[in-house]
Amino acid sequence: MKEKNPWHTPLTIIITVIGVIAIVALVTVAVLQNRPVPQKYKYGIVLDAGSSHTALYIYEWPAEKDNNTGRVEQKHSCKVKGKGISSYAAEPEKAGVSLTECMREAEMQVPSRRHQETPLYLGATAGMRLLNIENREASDKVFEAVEKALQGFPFSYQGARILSGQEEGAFGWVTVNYLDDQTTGALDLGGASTQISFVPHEYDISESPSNSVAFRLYGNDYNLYTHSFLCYGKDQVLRMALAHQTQSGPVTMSDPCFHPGYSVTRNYNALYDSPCVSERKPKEAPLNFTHTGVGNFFQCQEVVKTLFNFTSCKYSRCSFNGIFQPPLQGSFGAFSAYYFVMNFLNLTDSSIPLETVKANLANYCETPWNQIKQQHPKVKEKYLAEYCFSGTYIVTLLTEGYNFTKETFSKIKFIKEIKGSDAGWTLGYMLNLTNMIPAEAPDSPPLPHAGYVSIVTVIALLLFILFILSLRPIWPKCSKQPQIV
Ligand SMILES: Nc1ccn([C@@H]2O[C@H](COP(=O)(O)OP(=O)(O)OP(=O)(O)O)[C@@H](O)[C@H]2O)c(=O)n1
Ligand SMILES: [Ca+2]
Repeated sequence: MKEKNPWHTPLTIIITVIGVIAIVALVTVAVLQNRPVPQKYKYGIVLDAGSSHTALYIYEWPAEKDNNTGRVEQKHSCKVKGKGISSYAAEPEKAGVSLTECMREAEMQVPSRRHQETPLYLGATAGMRLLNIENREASDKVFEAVEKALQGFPFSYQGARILSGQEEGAFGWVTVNYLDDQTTGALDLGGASTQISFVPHEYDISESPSNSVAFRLYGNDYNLYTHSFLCYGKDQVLRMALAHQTQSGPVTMSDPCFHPGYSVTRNYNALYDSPCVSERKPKEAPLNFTHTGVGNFFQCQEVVKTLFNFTSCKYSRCSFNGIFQPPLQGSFGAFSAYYFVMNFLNLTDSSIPLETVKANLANYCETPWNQIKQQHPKVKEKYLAEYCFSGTYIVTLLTEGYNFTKETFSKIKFIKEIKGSDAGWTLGYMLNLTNMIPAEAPDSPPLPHAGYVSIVTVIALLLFILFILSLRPIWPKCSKQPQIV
C-alpha cells in the first residue's frame, strides 16, 4: 500500500495556507504603505542673459522638500534665437521680443496651476556690464524692455539685473558643488568675461577681501576664492588680440591664430567698438583691413601672452593683471566656452597630457582653412574660424594666466553638464535667491524602497519557517522504517 505523505494532514495544510496568506498580506501592506508617493513639483525659471546669447533654464524640485534638502534638477532649457540682449542697445524693444519664444515654451513646460508661484529671474553678465560702462542709458533701456516683456507672462517675476563678476564666479561654484559630490573648483569662460573660483588650501582672506566669498553647503563652511576677468571672455579677448596686432593700422594683417589661407575684410570701427579695446584704436586707420591667417600655435601663444600683464603684483602672488590668486587647489570643472572649444578640438579627455594638447593644437592651427571647412561643413564659419585662436587662448589662460602646470592640468574636467543640469551660474543663483542652498547634508532614508521590500520579504519568510519548525512537537509521526536488529 502507498504510504500516506505525513505533510498532507489537514492541520499542516491549514498552517501553510494561513502562513502564505500572512506573508502575502504583510509584504503587500509593507510595499503599499512605504511606496514612494507620486511627487508634486515646484518650479523656478532663470534667464542667463550672456554676452553672446540668452538661455532660459527651468528647474524643478519636489514640492514638499523645499526645506533645503530636495534635489533641484534642470527640467528644461531653451536657447534664445539671435544674439545677447546687450547687442540690442540701438533697438531695445527687440531685446524684450527676442525672449518671447523661450518664455512661451516655459509656459508649456511648467504646469499652469504652478505658473503664479513660479519665480522668474533674469541675470545679465559681462555683455551688459560692458554696455553699462559704455552707455548707461542704453543699458537701462534694454532692461526696461526686457522687464516689460517678462512681466507679460504669468510667472512670479522677481527682477532683471546685472550680476557682479564675483556673484557670477561664486554661483558657478555653488552649482558645480551642489551637483557634484566632491569639492570642485569652477572655471567659466564666456564671450566677454571669464571666472575662476576654488577653495584654496590655506587662504588668508585679508590679503584680498574682494576675492573672497563664504558659503555653507551640506554642513561645511567654505571660504571661496573667486575672480572674474572682464574682457577676458573669448570674443573680447579676440578683439584685444586683433587690436594688439593692428596698432599700426595696417591694410593687411597676418595672424598666427588663424588658419593659413584664411582671409576676411574687417572694419576698424566695428573691431574697436568695445570698452575692452576702444582706447587702443589707431589714430589714422583706414576703414577696413584684410585679416589673413598664418596658422602657428606658438606664435599665436606669444600674441595671447601680450594680453596678460605679469609685471605688477602687490600681493604675495598673482594670476595676471595684478589680481591676487592663492595656489591652485583640488580638481576643477571647466564649462561653457571651455567645453565648446575643447569638445570641438577633441581635447576634453583629462588623460591627454598638456604637451599633447599643445601638439594637437599646433597641428590643428597649421591646417589650411580650405581643408578645415571641408572637414566641418556643418559648423558655423564664424565659430570654425576661431577654434585655433580659442584653443590657444584657453591653454595660455590656464597655464600662463592661472598657473596650471602639466601635473595640475590633468585635474581639469571639461564639462557641459553634471547629472543632467548644465554647469553655469544660473542654478546657484536660483538656489541662493530661493534660500535653497542646502546648509546641511540631506537626510537620506536608511534604505532605498527596493531594499526595504526585500528585507521585509526575507524576514517574513524566515519567521514563517521558524513558526513551522516550532510546530514540530505536533508534527504527524513519520512511519519508521523497520529496523534490522
Ligand atoms: N557651440 C558653441 C557655442 C558657443 N560658442 C562660443 O562660446 C563663447 C561663449 O559662450 P557662452 O559661454 O554662452 O558666453 P556668454 O554667456 O554669452 O558670455 P558671458 O558669460 O561672457 O556673458 C561665445 O564666444 C560663443 O560664440 C562656441 O564656440 N561654440
Ligand atoms: Ca556666461
